[in-house]
Amino acid sequence: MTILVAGGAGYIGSHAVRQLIDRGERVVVLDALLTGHKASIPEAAVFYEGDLRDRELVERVFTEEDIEHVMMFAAFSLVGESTEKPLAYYDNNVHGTQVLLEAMAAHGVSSIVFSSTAAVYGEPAYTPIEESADTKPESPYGETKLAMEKMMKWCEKAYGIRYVSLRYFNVGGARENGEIGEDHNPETHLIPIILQTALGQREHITIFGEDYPTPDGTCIRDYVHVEDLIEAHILALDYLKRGEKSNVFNLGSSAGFSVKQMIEAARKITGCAIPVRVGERRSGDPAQLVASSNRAKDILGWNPQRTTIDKIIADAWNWHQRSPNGYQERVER
Ligand SMILES: NC(=O)c1ccc[n+]([C@@H]2O[C@H](COP(=O)([O-])OP(=O)(O)OC[C@H]3O[C@@H](n4cnc5c(N)ncnc54)[C@H](O)[C@@H]3O)[C@@H](O)[C@H]2O)c1
Ligand SMILES: O=c1ccn([C@@H]2O[C@H](COP(=O)(O)OP(=O)(O)O[C@H]3O[C@H](CO)[C@@H](O)[C@H](O)[C@H]3O)[C@@H](O)[C@H]2O)c(=O)[nH]1
Repeated sequence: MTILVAGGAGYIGSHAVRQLIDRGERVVVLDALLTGHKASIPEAAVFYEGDLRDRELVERVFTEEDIEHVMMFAAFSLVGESTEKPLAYYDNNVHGTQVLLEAMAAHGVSSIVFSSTAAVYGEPAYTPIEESADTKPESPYGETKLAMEKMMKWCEKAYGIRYVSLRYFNVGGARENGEIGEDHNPETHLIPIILQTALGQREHITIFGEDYPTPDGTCIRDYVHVEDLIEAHILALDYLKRGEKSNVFNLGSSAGFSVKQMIEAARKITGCAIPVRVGERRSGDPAQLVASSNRAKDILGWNPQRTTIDKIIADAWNWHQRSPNGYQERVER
């Protein structure tokens, strides 16, 4: 059995590739290296470098490889950037998913585990957010992810493609041995920016607003360890293999941490000062996003063991110390 991992050279996808290989699965990675890294892909995976929007290439992958299941990570995924380049987000995210689903339908591949996001909810009416909450995205990014979820819903009716859509909250951490981790350029995510500041690669971190209606005035997010997140993908794959029906699950910790709390935790773990400045709010940022992940626990049997702030930051710190310039200095496969 072969699993296609679309976007498997990216931060989260590369962790999926490793865990699937650890489990003895045959893995094919399709990635255009738009934001991912060839050096993150292990020898044991078959790698096709190319774009999901390239119909001929995607058709070739499905013809040459015995694909039975798909994990779909490939997307543009920055809330702020999406407000500046909405059409690029529609093109890559919606069109890319369309081409993938066309190939799945044509080749009779009938299950997909899909990366969705808390951004589909927009500013929540209540927390913790349950899957039944209203979906009112406040960014083009969230809109495209919701459109992708809806596309899968209609493809299930028309072509019998069952899906599990996993709505991640904020993903952090790295593989425990530090061989892979988060490396975006430019980096926009909170945890790597905090740790780059700890390493002295940045003079300070700017807190985007301290006038939010939260106890310390900074935004609250729900952080999940990337390795726990991938375990949920594997449980979702098993769920689909058992023939269960399509479903949507939140993946978070059910606990919220403010930006200031994250910086304080990182100071404790790294022993570094981590200078801070306070800046303006970043557009599109809800004050608070915290998940209820009870559905994933009850139905998938998800039991996240590494999802504490200390463990997430410690594993990310291990990666950043081992690879201060990310994959830049790595030998390519
Ligand atoms: N990082 C988070 O906190 C977070 C939270 C919620 C959801 N997500 C979702 O998880 C997924 C992975 O996120 P990530 O942080 O690993 O991002 P990433 O940018 O590190 O990885 C995305 C990968 O997909 C590839 N890709 C993008 N478009 C492609 C295309 N058209 N064809 C082929 N390859 C393409 C990129 O080259 C990259 O390797 C995304 O779909 C994102 O929306 C991430
Ligand atoms: O230099 C920085 C970077 C971030 N933040 C704040 O830190 C929080 C977390 O920001 P970031 O790490 O950029 O994540 P989000 O914007 O919350 O988005 C992530 O989490 C979402 C789900 O909650 C996903 O949909 C997105 O793909 C993923 O990038 C936010 O309040 C930011 O305003 C700062 O104050 N300073």
